[in-house]
Amino acid sequence: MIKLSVNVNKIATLRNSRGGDFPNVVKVSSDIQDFGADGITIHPRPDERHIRYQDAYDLKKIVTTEFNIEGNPISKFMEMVLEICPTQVTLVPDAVDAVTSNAGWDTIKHQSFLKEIIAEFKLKGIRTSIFIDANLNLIEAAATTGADRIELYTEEFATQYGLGNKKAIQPYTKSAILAAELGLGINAGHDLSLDNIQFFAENIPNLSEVSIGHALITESLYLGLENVINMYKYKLSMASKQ
Ligand SMILES: CC(=O)[C@@H](O)[C@H](O)COP(=O)(O)O
Ligand SMILES: NCC(=O)COP(=O)(O)O
Repeated sequence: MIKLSVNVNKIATLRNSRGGDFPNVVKVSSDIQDFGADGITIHPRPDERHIRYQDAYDLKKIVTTEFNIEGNPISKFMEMVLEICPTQVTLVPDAVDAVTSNAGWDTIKHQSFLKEIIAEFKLKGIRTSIFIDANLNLIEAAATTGADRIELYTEEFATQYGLGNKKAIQPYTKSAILAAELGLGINAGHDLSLDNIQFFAENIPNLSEVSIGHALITESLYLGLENVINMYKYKLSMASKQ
């Protein structure tokens, strides 16, 4: 069974927008696990605009499923991950000012850097994954770094699939086949959603895990709206009766 790791960045975005602690990231993450998710993913960014480094420490205490921390391995990030020892670290080459992740690693150019830091995480028993485009040359190079897994960067697939171009899956399928041949596990993420997840999963052999945040939280809002509006209407109608 393919694992679903829920990215809770957007819960932290909502919390931070009011400066308080509502919604509480730890409580929501705990509930997400109770509702059946197989893991919690966070992607703290250097400006801590959503997930704060402290959230990572707080979450470590309650995550009973798989804890996946994503990010660019700058020294502050490295120190935090090595201290927390999550189940998995996913290395993402984000620019500091990136709105969201917008590229996978150039594993050819950064091969020796990746090798070095992956070795550090391995010493601590942390599973390592490299965020990567569906490109066979880059996947071959990824296999030489010692990484346990790759995370296929799925934005291009999601965009094309939304436009009706189902052939956009092909490079991902080929990448997954090669990755498995090279002994790499396969994760995937970015812009996966209720619309595209089944088709994606059906066409990616050996897929171990998907991490989903933006669409999943948005869909949860939509699917919950009717229910919550009716709950408010009920409360207001009760108050009017008094
Ligand atoms: C690596 C990846 O695709 C996700 O972590 C995504 O970038 C979420 O980050 P934001 O929530 O900051 O957009
Ligand atoms: N690794 C991808 C992730 O955690 C969530 O990406 P998105 O669903 O927010 O695009």
